Amino acid sequence: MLVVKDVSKQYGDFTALKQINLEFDKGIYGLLAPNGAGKTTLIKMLVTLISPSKGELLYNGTNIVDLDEDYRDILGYLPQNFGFYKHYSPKQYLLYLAALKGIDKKTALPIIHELLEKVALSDVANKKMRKFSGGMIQRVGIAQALLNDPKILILDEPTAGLDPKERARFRQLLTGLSRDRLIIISTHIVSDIESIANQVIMIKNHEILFKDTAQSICDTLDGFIYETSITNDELETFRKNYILIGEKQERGNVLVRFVHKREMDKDWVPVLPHLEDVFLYEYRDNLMVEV
Ligand SMILES: Nc1ncnc2c1ncn2[C@@H]1O[C@H](COP(=O)(O)OP(=O)(O)OP(=O)(O)O)[C@@H](O)[C@H]1O
Repeated sequence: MLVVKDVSKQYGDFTALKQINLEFDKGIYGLLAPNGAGKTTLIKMLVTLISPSKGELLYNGTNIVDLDEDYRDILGYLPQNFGFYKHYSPKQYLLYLAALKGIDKKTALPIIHELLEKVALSDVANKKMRKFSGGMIQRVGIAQALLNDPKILILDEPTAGLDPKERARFRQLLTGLSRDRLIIISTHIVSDIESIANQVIMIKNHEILFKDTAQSICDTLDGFIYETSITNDELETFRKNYILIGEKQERGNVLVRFVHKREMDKDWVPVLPHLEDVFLYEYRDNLMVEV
């Protein structure tokens, strides 16, 4: 089990993360927060690229820094911007990385063959990556992270720049990979993890806001989300009085979706909360510009 114990991270005077406590077992954990919330900071500590200012990270009770090589042997990591050589084919690239990891060519070849099959890149195994789509490159990234058949797979924003179809494919791939390992995936896109994560971790104000199933997180807004149709003229006032989390033009009117925790109006329709609603509600101050 991987444990984050009372971890804080300072960059000079700036506190990026404060008193983080987390436990990871097998399955998919989605680390969900807007950009700048500290996801990469947490991930870099989990892969020992940076050290916590306070607290410790433990794997089966031992500090991961002390485990050193033993920890890296069970770790697969896909950084936010992973460096690949576009003049290499996936096969050449993976052979090169295998060599760096001390795996000889004879052992590496069947592993690479199997991995490329797993990430559906067998038919382009010998093609230069120059012309690959973002999704194909990310799948090469996953393949390189899986070279040592890691027990822990950590992916930092792996779907950035992917189109919805590639995202869906990526989710399928991760579900298949999660059977016997721990996968931690960071993202600011709710749909990346909503349906596949066993646990969702949300960070707010440098602390853990939620660590729970998507359903339980949704339940925090149960009974507080409504939809109603208003005129375009009413929209401005509505925006001022309620916390809007969605608006859609519909037959000349606006269908608004909003959070309200007091008495409801008879024209409003109560709706079931989605994880996206919680995300937009909790991060409404951070997202003003982005949404
Ligand atoms: N080396 C550093 N020195 C100073 N501040 C940093 C450093 N690295 C990150 N930060 C700050 O810490 C905060 C968290 O950054 P982090 O990269 O962990 O966020 P994130 O949630 O991963 O966002 P993104 O998806 O944009 O990477 C940000 O305000 C960032 O500016």
